[in-house]
Amino acid sequence: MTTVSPALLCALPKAELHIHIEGSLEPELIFALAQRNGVALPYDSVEALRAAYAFTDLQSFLDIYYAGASVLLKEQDFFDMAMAYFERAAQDNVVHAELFFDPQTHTERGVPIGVVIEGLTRARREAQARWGISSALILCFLRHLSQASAFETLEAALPWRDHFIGVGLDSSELGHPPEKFAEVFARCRELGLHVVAHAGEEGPPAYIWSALEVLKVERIDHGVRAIEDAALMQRLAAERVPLTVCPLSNVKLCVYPHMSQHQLPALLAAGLACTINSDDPAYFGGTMNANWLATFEALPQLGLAEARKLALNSFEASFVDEATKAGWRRKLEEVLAIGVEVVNGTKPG
Ligand SMILES: Nc1ncnc2[nH]cnc12
Ligand SMILES: [Zn+2]
Repeated sequence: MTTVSPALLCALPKAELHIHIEGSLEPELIFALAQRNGVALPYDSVEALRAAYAFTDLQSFLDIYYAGASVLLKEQDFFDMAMAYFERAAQDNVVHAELFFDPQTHTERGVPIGVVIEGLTRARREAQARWGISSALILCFLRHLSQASAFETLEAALPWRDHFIGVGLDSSELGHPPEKFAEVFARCRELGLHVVAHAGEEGPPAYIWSALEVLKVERIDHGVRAIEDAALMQRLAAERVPLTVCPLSNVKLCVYPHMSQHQLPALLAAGLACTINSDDPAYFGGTMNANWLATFEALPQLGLAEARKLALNSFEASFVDEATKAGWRRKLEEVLAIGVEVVNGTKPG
């Protein structure tokens, strides 16, 4: 049992830095969009689709994730998908979200990249106006495709350069090490884009090293296999390289057999700047707060100090200005102060 009240965990302001927007597509919305767009699905009901969400590894998930994304065709589809995400994120007290999107998943099906970016951008603006949630886009290259395809995607996206703040690297990790994308990441850095990459989810610590040294990433997405390499742990801690950890994802994709075996407490104790994120919430059993609750529930080593640290790390690791971060920190301390008084019985709940 967690020592921190679930209500307090849910109330904490937090930033979400690892969410694939295509992974927020709930089965109900997949079916609604399939019908709206006349797309045939290989499942005859929402229940049948949900029943297929029994993954054995990353690839078994990706096959279904790309099938789900095939219903996205129009600007309105991307808008609707992102609005559904933002509404749930706002309920979870996410104050800021940096969204990954996978243009190649859509351009390969003939959807123009502008349709993708403009739908997501309209949703970002509407979410800011409606729920006060700030956000940014990070364009991800699919690592199972070639570096030439990544370059083409970058070129195609450049007319919308001011709509995204950075690039990332996702999809099938094993056999596709970061160094495969050395030149395109160098070009992105020259363009002033932030750079992040998935590494050490299924792949070995060597992939985290090359993400740092070859791609020169500012954050590592997942990174949990760093625990296997003491020198790497020291480097990540000394440089405060953030890890965007996704606990429910790691359990669903069998990186850990059970949440109680998750290495987040050890990573935090070693001084790594870990954050909690949902990855693909529609597929892995929940949004930000579901991740926070499941993690604290299964890992009694995590208490109030770690909750505060995880929220602070999410602010520190985000790509926003210092004044905005300071505002979020003040808000966090206010919520913590009220929450602790409620738990101690000095304030009515
Ligand atoms: N967890 C994950 N790892 C790699 N690529 C992804 N694309 C969507 N989710 C992903
Ligand atoms: Zn991911």
